[in-house]
Amino acid sequence: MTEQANILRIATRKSALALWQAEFVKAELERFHSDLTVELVPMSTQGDIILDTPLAKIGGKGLFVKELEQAMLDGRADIAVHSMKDVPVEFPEGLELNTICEREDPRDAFVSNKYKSLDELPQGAVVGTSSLRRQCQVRALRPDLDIRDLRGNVNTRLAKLDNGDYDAIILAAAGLLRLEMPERIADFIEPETSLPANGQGAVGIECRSDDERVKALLAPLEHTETRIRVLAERAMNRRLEGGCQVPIGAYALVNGEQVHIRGLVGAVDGSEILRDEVSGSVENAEQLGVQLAEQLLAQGADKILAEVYRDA
Ligand SMILES: NCc1[nH]cc(CCC(=O)O)c1CC(=O)O
Repeated sequence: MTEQANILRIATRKSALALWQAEFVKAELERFHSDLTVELVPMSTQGDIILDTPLAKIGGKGLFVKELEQAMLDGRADIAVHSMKDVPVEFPEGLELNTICEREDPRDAFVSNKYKSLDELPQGAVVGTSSLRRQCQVRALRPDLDIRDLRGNVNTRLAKLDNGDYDAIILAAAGLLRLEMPERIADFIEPETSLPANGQGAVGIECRSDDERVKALLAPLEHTETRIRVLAERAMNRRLEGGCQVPIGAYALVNGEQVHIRGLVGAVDGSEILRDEVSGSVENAEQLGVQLAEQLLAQGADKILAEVYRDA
């Protein structure tokens, strides 16, 4: 074997969470393949650079992944490690989503220095979130709250909370758990209250479609149950033609040979929320996701989403 064959390069964003996830994949790869050297190639993406505009207004899918994908296509890197939540449903020619690793806690987290839960917040309290999905669900539950946009990586968002700009913020629990800040989580928000985004809490690995060497190296990192859940959730999103910045929630659970998927599409102001669910065999996980999307469309999801895109 040549020396080069034993090196694998990971393209990654530079945020603390992205670097944690890349380091995690590096450690896993080196654990399974003792003769392999894994190197990180950190880079900035458009999503990291444009920080002053609400994500929903920048538009364009894959804001956080394009630069990483170009690096793989150019051969500057072999794989990219993503939060599945941020990965667009389609892939560029020559690249594929190869591996889905075991899921961390998929729930949203309530974070506050003053209050213990959403229920405890006083009337008019200021709540920060950048996600339309969280916004619409929190608004539906607590129309009295003052919900404001919150951008930046996990540490930036926490700094804005500590600075007193917000009474509480909502983040993915997975990010706080990975960055070893469990004490920051005042309350886990159950999926009944805030249905998570498709893929939330799962890490995915993208590589070149024709790279058999890399695919063989990645094989032991695959987690079958997480794959079934995340593919079902993504299939629902794909059928709704929703990117990651839409008021759509999708959450699947596997129980033995059965998969159960819950879906939600909401108006940003929380005035209308459509919910539905489907169950069936894990073998049909993706078709079930599509079926769930069609049930939501039949309820009028297309009209709600058309309004979201018009206002963005
Ligand atoms: N949209 C940014 C993003 N992408 C993934 C996570 C958290 C970790 C995960 O879902 O795997 C976050 C932060 C957040 O939503 O609070």
